[in-house]
Amino acid sequence: MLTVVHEPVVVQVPAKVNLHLGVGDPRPDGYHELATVFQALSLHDTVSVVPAHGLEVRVRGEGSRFVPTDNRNLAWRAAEALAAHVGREPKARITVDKGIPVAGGMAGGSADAAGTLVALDAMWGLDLPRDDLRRIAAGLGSDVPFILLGGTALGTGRGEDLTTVLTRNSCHWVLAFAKGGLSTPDVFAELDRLRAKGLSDGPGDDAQGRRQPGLRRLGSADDLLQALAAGDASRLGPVLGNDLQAAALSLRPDLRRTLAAGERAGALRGIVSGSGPTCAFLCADEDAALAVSLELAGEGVCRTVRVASGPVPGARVLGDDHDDYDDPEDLA
Ligand SMILES: C[C@@](CO)(OP(=O)(O)O)[C@H](O)COP(=O)(O)OP(=O)(O)OC[C@H]1O[C@@H](n2ccc(N)nc2=O)[C@H](O)[C@@H]1O
Ligand SMILES: Nc1ncnc2c1ncn2[C@@H]1O[C@H](COP(=O)(O)OP(=O)(O)O)[C@@H](O)[C@H]1O
Repeated sequence: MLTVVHEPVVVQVPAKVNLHLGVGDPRPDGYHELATVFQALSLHDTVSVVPAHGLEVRVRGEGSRFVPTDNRNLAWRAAEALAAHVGREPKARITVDKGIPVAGGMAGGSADAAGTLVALDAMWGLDLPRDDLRRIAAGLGSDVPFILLGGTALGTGRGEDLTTVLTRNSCHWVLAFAKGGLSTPDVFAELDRLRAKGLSDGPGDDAQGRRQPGLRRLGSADDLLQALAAGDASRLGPVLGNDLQAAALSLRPDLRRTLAAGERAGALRGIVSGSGPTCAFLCADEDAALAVSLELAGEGVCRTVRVASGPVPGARVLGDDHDDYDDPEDLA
């Protein structure tokens, strides 16, 4: 009997951090209008696909025990959405190797969805226009289109309408992974709750009733865009901003200690990444990032510390493996 060995198509997908995350009021559809500047970072998941008789998802690595492997997994949903788009059965074995923290505000699930779209597009020989992939991506989650695109981009709508932003020089980051995660809908709901208490333009109370600053809404991203164009990290630090940070800190007050420790260790600025609880620290250069990471790791204020830089490309096939195997009739 002939045994066909299939080389996997392997796609590398980046995490993201929001350099600016302005959150508007909730819309009738439950989403919030955003004005955000995403940056793709050199912290990756990889998504590998091979043909199979049905659909199967395996997850390994960072936080994998918290990730479902059934139709709740965004990679699974991406496979079904792509297959439906082209009118075929979603038959593939998808293996996700996680480096991006789960429920960490770094778009790990979105990365796996974007990676699956690119991997299956290659494996099934579809060669779909990028615009088709982008529309399918937007149906899977607000962050998925950005992970396809990568680089640095301004996102509006619920984050899916993207314009590439020109940047000079790399940004050097230290990432502090937290114990546990935060649910994105819970963080948006907490922001609505804090704002509904009439505290939208001044100091507010956190979940325990303690006074806290930071509910003032972010202004435009113009200063940030100028600092990115100038490529000057010291100008960038002061203009980083995240409207969700007050809500994340309200749900996880312990993150204040993490943010303070990173800045004490020499970071130009620490912010909560997206909906958190990962904290991202902008550093002056690669050496500074290494020094901050070593000091932060010794402070006991987070689970794990990583160094990363950005911007990096979006989801992309590694090598030319997808050209190496036949589309097997026996699995059609
Ligand atoms: C907050 C951000 C910032 O980039 O990412 P994370 O930090 O969680 O990774 C994103 O807006 C998250 O994007 P994503 O994780 O794709 O969220 P989705 O699946 O589209 O939505 C999950 C839920 O988040 C809330 N949501 C999301 C996006 C948005 N613009 N408004 C919202 O209110 C809604 O409650 C929605 O039901
Ligand atoms: N492939 C996946 N990787 C991680 N989480 C996933 C995945 N698919 C579904 N999820 C679910 O999505 C939730 C949010 O995960 P993630 O995308 O990592 O976080 P965030 O939205 O904070 O960036 C997780 O708690 C998990 O249950």
